[in-house]
Amino acid sequence: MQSIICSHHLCLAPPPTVLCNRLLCHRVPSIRLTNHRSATTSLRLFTCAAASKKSEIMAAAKEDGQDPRIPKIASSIRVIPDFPKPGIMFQDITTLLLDTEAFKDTIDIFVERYKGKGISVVAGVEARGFIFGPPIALAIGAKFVPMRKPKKLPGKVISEEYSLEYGTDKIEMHVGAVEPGERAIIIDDLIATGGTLAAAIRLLERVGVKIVECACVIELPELKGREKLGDAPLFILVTSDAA
Ligand SMILES: O=P(O)(O)OC[C@H]1O[C@H](OP(=O)(O)OP(=O)(O)O)[C@H](O)[C@@H]1O
Ligand SMILES: Nc1ncnc2[nH]cnc12
Repeated sequence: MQSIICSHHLCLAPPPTVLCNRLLCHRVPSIRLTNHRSATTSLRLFTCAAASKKSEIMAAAKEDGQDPRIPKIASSIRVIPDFPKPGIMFQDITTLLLDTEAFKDTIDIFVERYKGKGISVVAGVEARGFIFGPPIALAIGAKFVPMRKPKKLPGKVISEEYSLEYGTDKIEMHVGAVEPGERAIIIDDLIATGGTLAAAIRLLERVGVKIVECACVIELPELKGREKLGDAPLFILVTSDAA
């Protein structure tokens, strides 16, 4: 097991095969309000082993022109091999949530990006989009619209099916939650195959909502999920090669 640099992690009782996430941290590109997919930003390799103290992480990030908050966010995400089934390297954001600074920085980066951009809808995908979406919605003055797993919403719904890295599923949204012409961002913790975000895009576009951007904390680029998003831009904080 590699050493885990974030002191908050010391409170955890990690399983024997917890890995330190090896992440490619993105520079934060400026928001594009046009309906074009954003190009992949330049990447910088950040290894947990190389930065044993927070000050070193910040210094390395500044030198490279990267948002200095991102390496800390990256290192707060735990990778669990073979969960929920063999072969899946599970990106566990619960350790990010335990790290108050990393969690706040994550929300702040999204808020800085979307505040004042005329966004009235933050759509969050169940379940982990429900963690990151609401604080962003409150901070930018938008409503939060939950996109739920089937048979959870009590009112009339519209639904979209999609396939996952490990299985198939469906998401639903209440009819009347959004109005045609509204401008939305879609928030989730992670994009893998892109099936979930693509279904969320289809749901919102069916009712005439403009997708300004999809935003995730983590991308698994090997799974090429962003190719499923059509013209909707994708903004991510960290890229993991542990797909
Ligand atoms: O890009 P994709 O291949 O569609 O995968 C990404 C989705 O998978 C995970 O959720 P999951 O479906 O496991 O549901 P959960 O959050 O309820 O555990 C993750 O939180 C994303 O929503
Ligand atoms: N590797 C992964 N880690 C966490 N959530 C996921 N959803 C789909 N693939 C995932």
